[in-house]
Amino acid sequence: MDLFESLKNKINGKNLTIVFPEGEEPRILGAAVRLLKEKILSPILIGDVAEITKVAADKSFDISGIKIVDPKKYAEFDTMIEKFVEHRKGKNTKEQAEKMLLDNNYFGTMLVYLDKADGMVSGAIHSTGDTVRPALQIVKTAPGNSRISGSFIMQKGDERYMFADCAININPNAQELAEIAIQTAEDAKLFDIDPKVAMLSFSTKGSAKSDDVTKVAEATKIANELAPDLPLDGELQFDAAFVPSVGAQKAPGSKVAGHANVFVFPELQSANIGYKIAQRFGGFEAIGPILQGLAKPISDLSRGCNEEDVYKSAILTAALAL
Ligand SMILES: CC(C)(COP(=O)(O)OP(=O)(O)OC[C@H]1O[C@@H](n2cnc3c(N)ncnc32)[C@H](O)[C@@H]1OP(=O)(O)O)[C@@H](O)C(=O)NCCC(=O)NCCS
Ligand SMILES: CC(=O)OP(=O)(O)O
Repeated sequence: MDLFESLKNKINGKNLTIVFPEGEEPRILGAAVRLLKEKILSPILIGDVAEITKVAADKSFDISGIKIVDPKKYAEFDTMIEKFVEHRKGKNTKEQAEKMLLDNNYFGTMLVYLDKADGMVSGAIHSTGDTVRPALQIVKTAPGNSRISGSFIMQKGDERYMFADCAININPNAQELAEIAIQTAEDAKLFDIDPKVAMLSFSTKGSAKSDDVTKVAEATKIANELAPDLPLDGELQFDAAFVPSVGAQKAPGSKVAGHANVFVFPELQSANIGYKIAQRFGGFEAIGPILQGLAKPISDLSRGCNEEDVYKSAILTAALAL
């Protein structure tokens, strides 16, 4: 079954709420209208009511039935400030909190933290840093995770893969890279992928020597110790990881080489560039970034997203809330 049909079946009838801090953005509005009309979930739009109404009218969107919350007029704003200051344990003053919570991403994240929404989708007009920083500061990591990372589902026809970390950790060390690999393998299972994890490099099994290669080899060792039953191998070049004949030639005997479906990049530059090349040259649909290791589901978007990407990200985020 199509991944999104299966995710919709999972969330159907659960009346989950997803908050969209970019309520005035047409791609967000269009997706929210569709999600409500198809009775998939209840969207909450954050923004100025008059502005959202105007954008909806311009685009002929029927927004009746969609809840809109304006932080400036939110009846429980003072309580939210108090809870934020208490939760931040001295890291932010009351004055700072008031200013921060007038930012739609902080406000939306607090709604999720306070269980007033099941999840959040943002990032169509905000950078990843501005979208995820509130989540890192407020929602924080789920038990058993020391880092938050960002993966993409890459799919085209019957092909479905995971790429990580394409969004958060700029230059993870070996321990962090091992954790990213294990998080991504766990998420892969949620999206009906039986994970075979390749730890990517420009070297395969010692074919090149450098500190960068050593980091990936060490991460492979750590991940294999942490998750001995997970098929995971490295360091592998992309061709050795993906093409069976090249995998057999460059990494004979590997359980993963030539058959990998979860690709862990050594650092953020190659990961972010790599997913965008697969998306824009390769014609793969890129769904994400999915934030992994967070205590509650909050999803970022690429600013290059379209309405369909927002719609799918919301469904996926709602499914992660279950
Ligand atoms: C994610 C990012 C914005 C965080 O940077 P930052 O805001 O400077 O982070 P800081 O070091 O100031 O930390 C802010 C908070 O987040 C937490 N944090 C930062 N990175 C984290 C991570 N990977 N996992 C968990 N928590 C993290 C810190 O512990 C800190 O919490 P505290 O305020 O309670 O002490 C930064 O790593 C970044 O810019 N990454 C790249 C984003 C990007 O451009 N991606 C490409 C497009 S998708
Ligand atoms: C994930 C990502 O690259 O986001 P953006 O395109 O908004 O920078």
